[in-house]
Amino acid sequence: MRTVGRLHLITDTRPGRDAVAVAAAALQAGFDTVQVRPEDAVTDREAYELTVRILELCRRHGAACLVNDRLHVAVAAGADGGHVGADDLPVAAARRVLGPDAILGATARNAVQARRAVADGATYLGVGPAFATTTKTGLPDAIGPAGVQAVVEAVDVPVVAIGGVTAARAAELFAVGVHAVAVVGAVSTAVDPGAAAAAFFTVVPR
Ligand SMILES: Cc1ncc(COP(=O)(O)OP(=O)(O)O)c(N)n1
Ligand SMILES: Cc1nc(C(=O)O)sc1CCOP(=O)(O)O
Ligand SMILES: [Mg+2]
Repeated sequence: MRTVGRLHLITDTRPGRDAVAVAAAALQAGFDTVQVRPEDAVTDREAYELTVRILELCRRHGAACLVNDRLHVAVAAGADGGHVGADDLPVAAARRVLGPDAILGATARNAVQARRAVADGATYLGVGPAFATTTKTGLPDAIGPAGVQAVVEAVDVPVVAIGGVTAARAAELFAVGVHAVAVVGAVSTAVDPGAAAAAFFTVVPR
C-alpha cells in the first residue's frame, strides 16, 4: 500500500473550473495526493475519464490518486483508493470493494466516529470542517484546530484535516499533529494555482 501523502488536492469540478490543469499545477508544486471529487451532476463516464487523466498525472509525479464516493470508478481506473463519508458506503463495505491494500479514507468529525472508522478498516481519517468553508454546503460548524486535535489524539492512523484550509492555517493544523491537509478552494480558485500550492509546500513538517 502506498503511504498517505501530506498535501492532498481535492478536485474542484464546479462549472468553469479546470480540474486537470489545477491538479497538474499542484503536483508540480509538490502536492503528493490528488482526490478526484466529482460533483453529483458529473456522470460516471465523465468521472472515470477525469480519473484516468488525473491518475496519469499522479503517476508521472509519483503521487497517489484517490476517488471520492464512487469507489467503482476508483477500481475501474486503477486508482490508489477512495474516500467515503456518512452518505457513502459504510467503511467496512468500502474496504471490501477496494480490497485490503488500497488507501481508504473516511470522514470523521469526532473521536467516536474516528475510532469506529479505524476499526472498520480506514487507512486515514478526513477530519473537519477545520475552518468555515463555502466550497461545500450543509456542513456542521467548524471544529477548529482543537477539534481536529481531539481526533488526532484518539487514533493511531493518519489524520487529514479539511475545510477552509489555507497555507497559514495549515501550519496551525500541522502544529496539533495532523499528518496532512486537504485543500480545494485555496488552490483551485487562486489566480495562480501553482503559486498557491507552492505556499503549502513550505509549511509541511519535514
Ligand atoms: C480528505 C477528505 N476528508 C473529508 C472529505 C469529505 O468526504 P465526504 O464526507 O464523503 O463528503 P463529500 O466529499 O462526498 O461531499 C473528503 N472528500 N476528503
Ligand atoms: C469536500 C469537503 N468536505 C468537508 C468536510 O468537512 O466533510 S469540507 C470540504 C470542502 C473543502 O474545501 P475548501 O478547501 O475549499 O474549504
Ligand atoms: Mg462522500
